[in-house]
Amino acid sequence: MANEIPFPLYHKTARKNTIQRALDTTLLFLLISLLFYRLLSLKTHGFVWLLAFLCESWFTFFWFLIVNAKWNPVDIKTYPQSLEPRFPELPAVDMFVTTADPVREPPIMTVNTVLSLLAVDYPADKLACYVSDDGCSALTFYSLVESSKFAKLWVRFCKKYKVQVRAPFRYFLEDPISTSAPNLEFKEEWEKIKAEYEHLWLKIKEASRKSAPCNLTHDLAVFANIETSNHPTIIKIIGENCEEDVPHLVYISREKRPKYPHHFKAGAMNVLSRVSGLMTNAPFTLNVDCDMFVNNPQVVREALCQLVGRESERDVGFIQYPQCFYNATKDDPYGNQMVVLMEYIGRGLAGLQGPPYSGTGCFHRRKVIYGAWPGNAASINDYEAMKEFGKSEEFLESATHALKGEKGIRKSISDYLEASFQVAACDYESGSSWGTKFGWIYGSMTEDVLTGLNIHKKGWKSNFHLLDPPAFLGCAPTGGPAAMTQQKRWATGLLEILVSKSNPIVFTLTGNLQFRLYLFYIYLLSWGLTSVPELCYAALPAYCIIANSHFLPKVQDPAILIPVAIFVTYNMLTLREYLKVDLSFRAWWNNMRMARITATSAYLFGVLAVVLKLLGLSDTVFEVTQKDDEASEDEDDDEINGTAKFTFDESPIFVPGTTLLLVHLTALLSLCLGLRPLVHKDGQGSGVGLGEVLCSLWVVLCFRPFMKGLFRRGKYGIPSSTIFKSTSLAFVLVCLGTASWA
Ligand SMILES: O=c1ccn([C@@H]2O[C@H](COP(=O)(O)OP(=O)(O)O[C@H]3O[C@H](CO)[C@@H](O)[C@H](O)[C@H]3O)[C@@H](O)[C@H]2O)c(=O)[nH]1
Ligand SMILES: [Mn+2]
Repeated sequence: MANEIPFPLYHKTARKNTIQRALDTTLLFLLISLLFYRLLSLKTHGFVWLLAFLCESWFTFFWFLIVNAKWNPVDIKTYPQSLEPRFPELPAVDMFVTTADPVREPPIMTVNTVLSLLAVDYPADKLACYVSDDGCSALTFYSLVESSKFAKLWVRFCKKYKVQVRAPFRYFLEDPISTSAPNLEFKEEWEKIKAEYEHLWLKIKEASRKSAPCNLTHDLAVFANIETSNHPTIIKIIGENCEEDVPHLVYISREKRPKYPHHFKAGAMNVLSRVSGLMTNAPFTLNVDCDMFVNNPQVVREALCQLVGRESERDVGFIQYPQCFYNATKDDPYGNQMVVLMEYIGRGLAGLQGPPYSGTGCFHRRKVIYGAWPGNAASINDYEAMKEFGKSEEFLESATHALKGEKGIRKSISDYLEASFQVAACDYESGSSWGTKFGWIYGSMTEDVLTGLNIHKKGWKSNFHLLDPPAFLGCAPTGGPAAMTQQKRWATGLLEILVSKSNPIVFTLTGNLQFRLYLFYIYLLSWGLTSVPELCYAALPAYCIIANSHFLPKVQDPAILIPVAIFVTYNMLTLREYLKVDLSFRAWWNNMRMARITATSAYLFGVLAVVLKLLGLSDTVFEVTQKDDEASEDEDDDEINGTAKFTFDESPIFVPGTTLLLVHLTALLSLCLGLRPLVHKDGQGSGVGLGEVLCSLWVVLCFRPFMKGLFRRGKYGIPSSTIFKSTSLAFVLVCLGTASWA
């Protein structure tokens, strides 16, 4: 009946972006002109010209792909107030949280994420929260048990007073009592809840200080003598929603054995899908990383508006919310807050088939996870081989219900415990299609993008939904090493997809992937590859100075206007994008220079990791990002001033950047000392031009954090071993450069 009501629960409207399109195309036109100019004059110039041409061809191609992604931005408007009138019986939603390491991911963080999910503005009996712990940590389990006691008070309090931020560690940062004059009852309750939370916080803090959170007896006995990478399944129902107004809470630590690859987060997500399929089998799922709490309690209703409703809305497979961060350092010094990326590319993709799946803050249709195709339930009959789902009869039954959109008869969740242990075992997937045809797909460190691509290939759409206030807030890596590790993993994972046996470039053209989204995937998957042209191009000016050559037209050549125009347009255009979303000039600059730094270091190592994997020399590993506990406790003055110092460690990842900088410094120094002929002494074609010198200065400016790092000590300084390696490398490179001159 509900299907017959004509008005939709959400609207997509195109955004006007004439100026942006004009600027974007101007730049594209200029880039192409430069390529033509290079081609026409290739004969009179040597190797340097050719290298510049190759790099610029790649940049032009990339720019075309970016323009394609940004071209059709949309706004999404939802009508959550109409949801209940149309669907008096709201659908159930299963919520997944993954955590993997109690040290890098402090349990108090996971607890806050879980509390925010439990307190979301939605009927509690329709929700269930499943926590996967790949760390198999007694501390995490203990923290969850303790917090489930607090959850009863917390959920009631949030719903009664319509609290916005439902993660207590953020909520209690502000004091509503001193800022406004609320009623007495609120004041009393607020103080009581705050004290309760502080008590919980203390208990967890205390427990994390000890080697074991408390005596490993009773419920904790199973954790005694456990090895993180070799242990049986542990599943505990921490809270069962019976008479309380709190959703179910289930703890899962899947079985791990050294013999069986566990596939990192993708493996964990598949276990979560199966256990929840048995226990509650909600038609929709939400998954977040352990550091990502609900910041907008309406988010479930908001997402459902896009998932239920008219027939035409039913081919939306998942709703992706942007990654926003609560610990965002002012002006984005590590260039990883991705605000502009979300605003322009995210919105643009929502105007196409939809954004990629980015791993957290995403609502899926359960049947999409099970590999269903868009369209009607009819396609279920295509599932001739139900054994693809694995050997559990009970799971098969639940999956059939999910695929057909039926509810089935539900027992109490504890009745499914035994079957849950079966589907969480590490040999369960043997002979099944989990991780290959459906579920979270294995084989990439960015399992999210691979999984999303697999869904898009079937023709499912997705939506990108920017909410105000933001739907979820997570924790962005701070500091050089953590930021680089994350970017390296992304570059690795994306390249792994590019070179995988189902190489999307070849195979997706035949599928149901929209051509323009296909172009976007090519862009995304090649992120790591940009490192090569970026590094070559960044080295060119220094090479030219040292080898007494030039890669840009001379100042007196009118053709110099093309690269100048490119430089000006590109910077204006990107700056405009930042200013338009209320970001500062400084944030723009930080992102520009971090893009250069990341490309020439983290991405380069991503490429290396994939090459080593292809050669069979080493396998790729998911390195979990270090998350800072609470708001960083030891904030130093610099961070408050918004000029956070870049941090370094011994990792080789900092070698290319340091080398590049040293080479440029050497080149510039040799100019100053007059060792190199300055600006075309001979008045002829050869000799260093002004362009090369300015470019070299620009590179040094981009690598200023490294420059400072050369002179600083401790975590703010580049370790002397790195400086030593880089100096040796730079020496060799400079010698090679001078050799070609002599
Ligand atoms: O073996 C593992 C490794 C990781 N995780 C979880 O995966 C999530 C993401 O890990 P994190 O270290 O925070 O990586 P990020 O780079 O911050 O994550 C981004 O990138 C990942 C892909 O590289 C996506 O999976 C994430 O959703 C996305 O937020 C966390 O909840 C982890 O607990 C596991 O459950 N098992
Ligand atoms: Mn993360």
